[in-house]
Amino acid sequence: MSQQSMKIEAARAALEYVENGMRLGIGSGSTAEEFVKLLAERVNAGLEIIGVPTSERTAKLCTELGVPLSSLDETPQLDLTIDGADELDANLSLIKGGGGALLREKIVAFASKKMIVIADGSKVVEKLGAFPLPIEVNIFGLAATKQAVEDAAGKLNLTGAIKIRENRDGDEFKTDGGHLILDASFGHICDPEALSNALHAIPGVVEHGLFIGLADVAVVAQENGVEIKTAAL
Ligand SMILES: O=C[C@H](O)[C@H](O)[C@H](O)COP(=O)(O)O
Repeated sequence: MSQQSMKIEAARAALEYVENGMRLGIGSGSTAEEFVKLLAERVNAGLEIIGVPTSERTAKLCTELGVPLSSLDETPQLDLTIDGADELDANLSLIKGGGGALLREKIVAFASKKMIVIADGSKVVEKLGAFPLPIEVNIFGLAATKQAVEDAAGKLNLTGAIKIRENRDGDEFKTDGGHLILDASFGHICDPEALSNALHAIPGVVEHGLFIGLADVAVVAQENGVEIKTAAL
């Protein structure tokens, strides 16, 4: 099965968790987009949900396909969020933000009673960190913030390149919130919680892509079928 087919299978299996009348957080990225397409089919067949998108891109796709949307201001409490991930471990700790949507994704997941992660098997890791950790930062004081991130990580014995994310045309990548992203290639992160706390202590850091204690269930599509994971701890 291709990786694309696995994304579709994970999205299809996650759709089973969606019930009529739900207030639904809708994730971002290629796996979440497969979910949106399947969700739209169900909506057009009569399923009634209201969605809160986690990015402008997801909002556009939902609108094009007829998925009704609300905002988190109008609908501040959600029943379920379904979203992709760049990496997930056995505790269902995640790295997210490969597409730069981590801030809105985290706000939406936090506002939800439950979060389900959808992924193909390649996203499952023993230790987080092979995927560079996205860190969303304010433009003001960028060099100082980058230095502070390096110092904080160094105290946790995490070293490695920290790069300012660029678009394909070489310009700085800007998030939906108008911030920049630092991609930190720390390698294996032995203590994600300690790193999360250290990053949150830096004023220029808006948010980071470590999602700890947010995901309740992971729907992971493997070659031989879909596996439902719950946190090991
Ligand atoms: O910012 C992007 C999001 O966190 C995505 O959910 C994540 O990057 C996974 O995306 P994909 O399903 O395309 O691998």
